[in-house]
Amino acid sequence: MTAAAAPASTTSRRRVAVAGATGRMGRMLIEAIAASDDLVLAGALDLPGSPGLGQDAMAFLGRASGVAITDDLRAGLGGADALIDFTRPEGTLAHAAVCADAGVQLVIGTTGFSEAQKAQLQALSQRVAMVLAPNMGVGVNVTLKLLQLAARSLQGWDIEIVEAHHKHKVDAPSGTALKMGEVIAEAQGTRLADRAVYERYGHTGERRADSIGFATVRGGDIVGDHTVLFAGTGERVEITHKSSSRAGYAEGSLRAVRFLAGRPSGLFDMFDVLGLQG
Ligand SMILES: NC(=O)C1=CN([C@@H]2O[C@H](COP(=O)(O)OP(=O)(O)OC[C@H]3O[C@@H](n4cnc5c(N)ncnc54)[C@H](OP(=O)(O)O)[C@@H]3O)[C@@H](O)[C@H]2O)C=CC1
Ligand SMILES: O=C(O)C1=N[C@H](C(=O)O)C[C@H](O)C1
Repeated sequence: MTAAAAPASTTSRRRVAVAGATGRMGRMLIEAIAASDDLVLAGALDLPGSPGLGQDAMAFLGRASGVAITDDLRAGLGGADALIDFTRPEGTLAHAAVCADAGVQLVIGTTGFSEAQKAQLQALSQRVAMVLAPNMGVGVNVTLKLLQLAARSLQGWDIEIVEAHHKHKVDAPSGTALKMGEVIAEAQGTRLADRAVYERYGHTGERRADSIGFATVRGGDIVGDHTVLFAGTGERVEITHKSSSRAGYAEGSLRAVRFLAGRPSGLFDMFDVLGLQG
């Protein structure tokens, strides 16, 4: 017989702050923290001018957390152990610099970073531990492993990545689509930068043999669909993942917060968190 695990006492819970607290993901994260036994909301951040400033961060759930949404970064970190950040690249970088000074760990879901911005995060991770992943969902990360296998076995096949998201998404292709391209290129001993084709229009000429093409769809409330097409001669393989809820992104983020406990520094991804490396 197994005994049910007792909920962690309030004092031993990991204290988590959320940036972008009124955003689509910010709210999912706050709801997931509220439902967890081992985490507690310690701070909630949003931009100056956000209509949510000053309100209780759980007001949208009809609950009182005692944590007011603030645009004061240091106050918003509220003695947190970790900050979960799903905002925009420039916001995440500003938050990460303060977190590195304050010793607050980071779970970063933001997408759309430039290579230079990724390098800045890498440098900050020498001072504080962080998980950075364009998709926190378990299913997507298992899909990445399937893509590794397919890419190794289907050398020479034409590869196209198609993604679809809601009309509010501001970056393209999605961070997940780019990660899929990177994983495939690496599995084939190449670099995505040497193979990616992001646009086609007009007289394009024939398809370049080793290219990895990207196509982007935006509309309505699509949460996130990704399909990778491996097109060979006389046959095709399609690997598809579809999200119908943001809850999986939030749950994965909380797993990342737990994974970071006790790690002083370093840059990790969801393969590390989920034990999928190798
Ligand atoms: N890794 C993953 O699993 C996932 C990643 N994402 C990524 O997370 C990010 C956020 O997505 P989503 O929640 O849908 O977006 P939203 O636009 O709904 O929310 C973004 C939040 O961040 C705030 N914000 C915007 N700019 C800044 C800034 N410069 N500094 C600080 N805060 C800022 C917004 O404030 P305001 O509303 O006042 O502008 C808002 O509260 C995107 O990059 C998206 O691609 C999304 C889902 C899953
Ligand atoms: O903006 C979104 O919504 C999403 N963004 C991430 C991405 O760019 O890959 C993850 C997910 O697809 C949802």
